[in-house]
Amino acid sequence: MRHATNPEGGAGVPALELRNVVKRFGKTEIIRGVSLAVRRGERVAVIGPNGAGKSTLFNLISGRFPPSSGEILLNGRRIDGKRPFEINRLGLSRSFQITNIFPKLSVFENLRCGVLWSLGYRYTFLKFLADLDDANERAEALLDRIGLRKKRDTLAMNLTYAEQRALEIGITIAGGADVILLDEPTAGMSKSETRRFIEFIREVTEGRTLLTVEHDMGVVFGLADRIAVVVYGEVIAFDTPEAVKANPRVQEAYLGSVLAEQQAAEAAH
Ligand SMILES: Nc1ncnc2c1ncn2[C@@H]1O[C@H](COP(=O)(O)OP(=O)(O)OP(=O)(O)O)[C@@H](O)[C@H]1O
Repeated sequence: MRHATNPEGGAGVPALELRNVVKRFGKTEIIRGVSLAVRRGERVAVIGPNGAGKSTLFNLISGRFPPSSGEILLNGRRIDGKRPFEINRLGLSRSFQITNIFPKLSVFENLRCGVLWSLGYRYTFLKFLADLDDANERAEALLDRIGLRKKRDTLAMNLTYAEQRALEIGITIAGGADVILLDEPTAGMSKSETRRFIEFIREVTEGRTLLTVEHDMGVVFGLADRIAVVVYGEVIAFDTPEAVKANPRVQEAYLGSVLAEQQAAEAAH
């Protein structure tokens, strides 16, 4: 694995840790003291009502915004205040960080761009040549991993929607990051596509730490080892799916109404 983990970061060190993180926009406190420790190899879904601060939390972790206060650690190493590409090279990759897909490049070329970008390719011709073999090899291996071998030379714009989402995840994992952030990975998919895609995500992120922001409760309960419930800028629960479902505070603040809505929608079909 390319990404060096902190030499101090032993087995017990969380893959990702937030310590009393606060984010203010102007005078408004949007994230209000979030502490969270995600274990290595764990799959965590972040859920909560609209406007609760889930995307902001992802933006803080991936370095898009610095926190107003508090600390964020990746494998025991401080990353708050670092820039997105630096955090990426320390081993954290976010699904849309590489502006998704290049529509006019083939699947293979998209993957190769993801690899080269993660290698820290700096547009020097000699470095490019030296890296190219390695990048080609890794992009080839990714084609199999994401199930798009047969679409190797297809332009990304000609893929189905689900295939494009798979490619996006391929690009996200291209650099071998061990912590992966996915923002609503199944958004826009049908129920059966979603079910298949959950399996796909499980497979391609095997052995890595995964954080997703998710609205679809089917995805949440099918994928997550633990669920973090964000309400009004605070994590009000962080526990197993069963415990979160049974938590009266979560029921009251969020889940009760969401599950009722989903049941009503299913009954209407
Ligand atoms: N750059 C910004 N400047 C000012 N306010 C912001 C900024 N980004 C987010 N906010 C505010 O922070 C709050 C939380 O937004 P955020 O997008 O993080 O919520 P969310 O939980 O991801 O919501 P959704 O589920 O609707 O995507 C909202 O009130 C939003 O208007």
